[in-house]
Amino acid sequence: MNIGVPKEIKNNENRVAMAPSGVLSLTKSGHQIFIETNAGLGSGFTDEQYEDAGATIVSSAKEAWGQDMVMKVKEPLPEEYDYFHEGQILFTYLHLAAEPELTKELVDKQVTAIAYETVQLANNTLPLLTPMSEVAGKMASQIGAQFLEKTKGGKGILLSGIPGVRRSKITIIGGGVVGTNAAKIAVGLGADVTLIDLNPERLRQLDDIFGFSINTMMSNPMNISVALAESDLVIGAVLIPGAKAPKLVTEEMVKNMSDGSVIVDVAIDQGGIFETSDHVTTHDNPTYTKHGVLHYSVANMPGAVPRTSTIGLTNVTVPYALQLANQGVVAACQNNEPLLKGVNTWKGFVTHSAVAAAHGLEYVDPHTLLEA
Ligand SMILES: NC(=O)C1=CN([C@@H]2O[C@H](COP(=O)(O)OP(=O)(O)OC[C@H]3O[C@@H](n4cnc5c(N)ncnc54)[C@H](O)[C@@H]3O)[C@@H](O)[C@H]2O)C=CC1
Ligand SMILES: CC(=O)C(=O)O
Repeated sequence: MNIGVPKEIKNNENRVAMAPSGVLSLTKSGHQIFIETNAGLGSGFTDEQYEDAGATIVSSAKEAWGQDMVMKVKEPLPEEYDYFHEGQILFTYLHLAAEPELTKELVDKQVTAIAYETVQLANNTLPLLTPMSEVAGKMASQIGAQFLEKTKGGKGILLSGIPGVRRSKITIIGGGVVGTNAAKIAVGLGADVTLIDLNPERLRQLDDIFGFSINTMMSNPMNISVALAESDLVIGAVLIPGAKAPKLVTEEMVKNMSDGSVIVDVAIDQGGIFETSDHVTTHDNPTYTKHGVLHYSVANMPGAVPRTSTIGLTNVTVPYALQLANQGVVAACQNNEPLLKGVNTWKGFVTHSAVAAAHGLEYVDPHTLLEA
């Protein structure tokens, strides 16, 4: 199969869909990889390194997009929609529940769009989201610490406190991959950490992992409200796979936080969990203030640490890319139910139930299309 890798064009998105190690794995299996020139530079990979691994360097995005399968990192932006065509396989993060126009384009142009973030194993974990959630979770606490500094607009406090001065309070809503990794860094930085989740079993696991170094709380409006009123930093880390994020934090709760507190809404890629995180921000201009509280809502946080992130992403996506390239999309999905769960649009239909529900569109079970 011919596979194209365009250069990412989102603000400060320095990742690329594939490190040279991934190119080598695919070319060794007989596939041809077309990398847009300089696509890897932001992650520290040169065109020469890709050529050494067997790739062909192409000079335009159009050539990279013109292949049987296109692998990317972020969802296509409107200036890329013209490259879509019937039967094209697009394998990337899509977050379609928060992207009505992109969903419509993919359906209308009959693209087979496979979203990394909804490939789901039988134990409900999301293997192609996990490494980027590990990165974003770890970054969330670092970023929170940074924006709590006075010169960055925060209230001017140190997460760990000092002898005689209290530690900062951090509340993390959602105790999955992002939440756990945010907690690891927050605990390491000496903060007083509370993790909130809806799943009692997950709260037990978190208690086993962290012992007495964190507090755990059941997710409900009362607990969230109480925890937020006392928090210096709140991290949004909830996910219902494929669906728009639930708005668990009301505007009133944010108003009750003290001035100079910080919100990092990692779940913004699925629409965000704060009523006040009503728009996505960029690495160039990452925060805005509402009710005296700094909001950070960058939807491509791992783009700031592209070397780590590109290698982490390649590690998990390439085995699936190999299956798609070796077997074709139908056989690969027949043989791999987790991959089928990643198929969000196919043959002009929305094939993920949560995406269809988010936009009020008809849902077609992808199993029925496998037979057709
Ligand atoms: N902004 C960015 O750059 C990035 C954003 N993300 C996003 O971060 C979000 C979280 O991802 P993961 O941690 O990997 O998901 P995950 O599936 O590992 O964890 C989600 C957690 O939310 C919990 N949850 C569900 N409903 C809840 C509720 N009502 N109250 C409290 N907890 C609830 C679940 O029990 C689960 O523990 C996703 O939207 C993901 O796409 C991930 C990486 C980068
Ligand atoms: C998960 C995601 O959207 C990202 O890594 O940018």
